[in-house]
Amino acid sequence: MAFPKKKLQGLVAATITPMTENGEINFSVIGQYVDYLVKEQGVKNIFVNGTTGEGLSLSISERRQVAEEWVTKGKDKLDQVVIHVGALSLKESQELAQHAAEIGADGIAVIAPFFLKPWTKDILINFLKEVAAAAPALPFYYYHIPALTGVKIRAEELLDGIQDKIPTFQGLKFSDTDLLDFGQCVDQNRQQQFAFLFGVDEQLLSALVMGATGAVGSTYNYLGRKTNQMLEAFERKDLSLALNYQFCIQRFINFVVKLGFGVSQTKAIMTLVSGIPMGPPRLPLQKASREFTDSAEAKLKSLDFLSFTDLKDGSLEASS
Ligand SMILES: CC(=O)N[C@H](C=O)[C@@H](O)[C@H](O)[C@H](O)CO
Ligand SMILES: CC(=O)C(=O)O
Repeated sequence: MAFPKKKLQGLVAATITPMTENGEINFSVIGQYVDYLVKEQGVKNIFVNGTTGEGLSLSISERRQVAEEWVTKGKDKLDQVVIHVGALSLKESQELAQHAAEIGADGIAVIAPFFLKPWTKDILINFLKEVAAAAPALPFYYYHIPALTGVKIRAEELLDGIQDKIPTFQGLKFSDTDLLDFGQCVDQNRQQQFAFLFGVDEQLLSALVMGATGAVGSTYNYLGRKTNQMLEAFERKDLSLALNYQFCIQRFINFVVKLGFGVSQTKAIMTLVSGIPMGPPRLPLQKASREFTDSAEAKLKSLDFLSFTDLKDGSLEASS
């Protein structure tokens, strides 16, 4: 199927859903958040209501409102707004898909249903197909995140012949560390114009080598500029500089992973770096501790991630 839209590429920030201290969605900062991503991070694509956005912890009505607010505030500023519409209920997923089309989103993404699970590739395809059909004019992306869904059907198998079943299929968001599976997705679909979006930020460079055409992730909210520098170095075939950037990003992610890193901590870091209040997460998540935020801040400072000036090669080598 031919779409008027150009292919989704480059960095895509998985948006946080800002909340007030009372746990309500704080719509009032979304306009500011869009400007921050574009101007301070050089990130012009977003992925809304996914893992980072606590999409599965929001009500259907909240998901609709959040999607609408991002599309409205992103108009003429963002390149593409992809809405995650996955849900356990096929009906809800279809409702969200149709809504995404109505509000003018640029694409929809769906995870595998993760309570009553599809056990075979064909069953999963049938589920995805029913959702995609509710938005027949929107590019469709499969969001592969086996560690969270528990659905371990390999992406490479899923992609085999997928466009025959789902004509709007346009790409894959691959949030797993299995680079054999990812590489084979790329290798076996070379003749297609699919977007191969990698979702493990600390390993993006390896995925670029395997043919990733872009990346969706939580850290692009605040490390977008650094990661863009890595992408540029990779484009110029300056692999050693690209690796310096990746290692620098890894030093930060490795540090926070050891402290315990997830959506709550992403909210705290983004608040710190952007100055925009992201608020606490919603239960079952717990707010990041003060100790976490203080340690993360010290690490960001030591890596020079809190200023927007470029790291000199020397300081890249020196920081640890
Ligand atoms: C599980 C999860 O949230 N993965 C995110 C996107 O898929 C990533 O952006 C990670 O947050 C990031 O790679 C840090 O581990
Ligand atoms: C990281 C990502 O893609 C998500 O939050 O869904």
